[in-house]
Parts: sequence; C-alpha cells; structure tokens
Amino acid sequence: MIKTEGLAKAYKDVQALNGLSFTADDGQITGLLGPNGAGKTTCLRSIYGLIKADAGYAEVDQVNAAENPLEVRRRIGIFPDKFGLQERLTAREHVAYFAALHGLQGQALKAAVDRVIADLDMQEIADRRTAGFSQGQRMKVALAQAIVHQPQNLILDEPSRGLDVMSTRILRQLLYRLREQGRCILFSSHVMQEVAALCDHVVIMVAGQVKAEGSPQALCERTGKASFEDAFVTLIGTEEGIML
Ligand SMILES: Nc1ncnc2c1ncn2[C@@H]1O[C@H](COP(=O)(O)OP(=O)(O)OP(=O)(O)O)[C@@H](O)[C@H]1O
Repeated sequence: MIKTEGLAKAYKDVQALNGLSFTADDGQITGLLGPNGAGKTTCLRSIYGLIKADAGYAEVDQVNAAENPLEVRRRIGIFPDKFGLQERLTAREHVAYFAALHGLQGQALKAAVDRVIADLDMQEIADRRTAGFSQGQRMKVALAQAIVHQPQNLILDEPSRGLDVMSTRILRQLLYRLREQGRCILFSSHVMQEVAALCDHVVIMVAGQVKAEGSPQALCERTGKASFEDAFVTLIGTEEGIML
C-alpha cells in the first residue's frame, strides 16, 4: 500500500506538490492522471525517497519514505521509462544483476530469477543476448528487473509512453496478473483512455493537489457523464495537457 499525506514540494518558486493526499491500495491498479507539470513525477520520486518533501509524508506499507528510504525501496519495484539494456548480456543476466542489487545471493538469487522468468513467460528468451530484442521483449526484461525481488508495490511513470500496441498489451496483462496477486500498482499518465481502461482507482492531480478521485465509473456517476473523458472535463474544467 502506498500513501501520501499532505505532501508538499517547491522548486524555487514552482509549487510542484501542494498538500497531496491519496492512497493506492493493495490488489488495485491506481492511476495518477494529470496534465503536464501537475506534479506526478515529483510525487513518485518522493515516494521512492529520491526527493525530500518540504512538508507531509509518503508511506509504503506504512514505512515512511523519507525516514527509511532503503526499506521503502525493498518494498517497491520501479519500472523504468527507458529500457537501457547491455546488448552482450542475456535477459537472465540482466535480471540476476538486479536481484544481486537487492541483496539476493546464491540459491535464493537463482530461485528468484527462475521464478520471474517463469512468471513473465520469458523462458524462450532468457538465455539469449538482448541485442536485437523486440520492444516487447525488452519491456519484459525491464519489468522482470523491477519485480525480481518480489516487491509488494510497483511504480510506473508513464509506462506506455513510446510503447507499441503489442508491448502495451503485454504490459497490461502483466499488470493485471500482479493485481491478482494482491500487489499495489501505481502509475502516472496523462493519457486518459489508458487510465480509464486500466485503473481501478484514479487520482486526478492538478497543480500538485488531488482534484478528484474514485473509480472511473464512480467519477462518471458523480458527474452524470457517460464517458470518462466527459467526466474528466466536467471535474477539471479543461482537458488541456491531457491526451486522449
Ligand atoms: N528539478 C526541478 N527543478 C525545477 N522545477 C522542477 C523540477 N522538477 C519538476 N519541476 C517543476 O515542478 C512541476 C511539476 O513537475 P513534474 O515533473 O512532477 O510534473 P508531471 O506531472 O510529472 O509532468 P509531466 O506530465 O510533464 O511529466 C513542473 O512545473 C516542473 O517544471
């Protein structure tokens, strides 16, 4: 579970987060939706302990992110926005490297790597060098690296940016599977359709604050609109900076 309470962060005179409070529950996919500059990335970085908030706090499984960043990182997997792979290494070697970074060794490391390779149906590509991997295959390696330590929580910053349709579909199926396992998935996006299709809970952020939250359906009902897009425009007053 990921929680922020009154999170505030200013960069000189830009108030990136301005009292942000929301909860992303286990067994749910939660989407942070907001226009460019709403503070989504700043929020995710505060949760991961990369940024120290000026006020408020972020918690992961009730562990304070600022006070105990190492423990928080153990509980989080981060899906990167660029899949920087070493072409000479195999997929398995990439994943094993990340397992080692998380302190796994010997038989425990091997078991963790085998497990994630099986979970993500990567057996056929596991022992191939990653040179020439398709985008979907590269994405699987990145996701395997993110979850090899079996984190309860997964954070993705604009995960489908730059992904082709096939890779996006594979990623969605993987996220559904992680949700079934009861994990907490939090991702940021400014693509409305993606959020409406994927999320159990949507947190709409504007200017570093929560403007509205609920399931896509609940937000439609609250605004009396049939589509999430219309509900969004009613709630926010504009769709500037949001992609369909
Ligand atoms: N390192 C920084 N120095 C100065 N200003 C920053 C810095 N990082 C973010 N900001 C500003 O803080 C605000 C929030 O930025 P942030 O990247 O968190 O928003 P975002 O919702 O992720 O935006 P996008 O959808 O464009 O990625 C913006 O006005 C941004 O310009």
